[in-house]
Amino acid sequence: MSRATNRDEQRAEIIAAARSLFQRGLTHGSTGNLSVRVGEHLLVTPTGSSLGTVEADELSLIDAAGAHVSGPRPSKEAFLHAAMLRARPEANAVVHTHSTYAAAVSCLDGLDPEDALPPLTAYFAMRVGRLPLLPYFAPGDQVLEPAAEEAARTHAALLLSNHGPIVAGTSLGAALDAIEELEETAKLFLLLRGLPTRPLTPEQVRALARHGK
Ligand SMILES: O=C(CO)COP(=O)(O)O
Ligand SMILES: [Zn+2]
Repeated sequence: MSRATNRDEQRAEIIAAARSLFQRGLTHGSTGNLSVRVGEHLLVTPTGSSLGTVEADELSLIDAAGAHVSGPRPSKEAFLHAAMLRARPEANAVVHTHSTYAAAVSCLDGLDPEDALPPLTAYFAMRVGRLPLLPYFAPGDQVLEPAAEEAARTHAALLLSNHGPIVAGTSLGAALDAIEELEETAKLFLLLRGLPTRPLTPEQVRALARHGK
């Protein structure tokens, strides 16, 4: 497959994912951003765009360090996408949303910064795993870069305080799957607040990993 065709397909894949997230209310307004690895570069949604209307020829190209290469000005979170992909060589895509329930959890006081959500269900343990909470910085503040890169070495999903989740996956489909699981688990967590709850035990979580789930 020629490089041009490949990039066309990846552009189409980003737009399909963007529409899917927007149409289902998983991100709103001009929030959220997506990226896919293309060789040494990343295709990323442009800053200020709505995932409901951004078009394939409006995507930006950045390098592995997060520097703008071509196209419109990239997402202000492009540096986070680049940091996650540097930290996770097996990953090929990153998704960031302001999905309501995950954003709500990111505003709670007293969360465990090493694990913001308990493993309530097997699918959360399988698709997301441990979820570190990163400290609050204004959107686009690159001060977050070293902490994000460090946390991403051992975690595919991060929760940005008072903001929302960012998730890397081996494919865009896998990253979407994981961020949707994260959102649903955040919803369960809030539904269950104040009720006696029994998350999976560490042994149950280990057994899922042992069976490659
Ligand atoms: O989610 C966002 C900021 O955190 C949206 O920013 P961009 O429009 O620059 O992608
Ligand atoms: Zn954001």
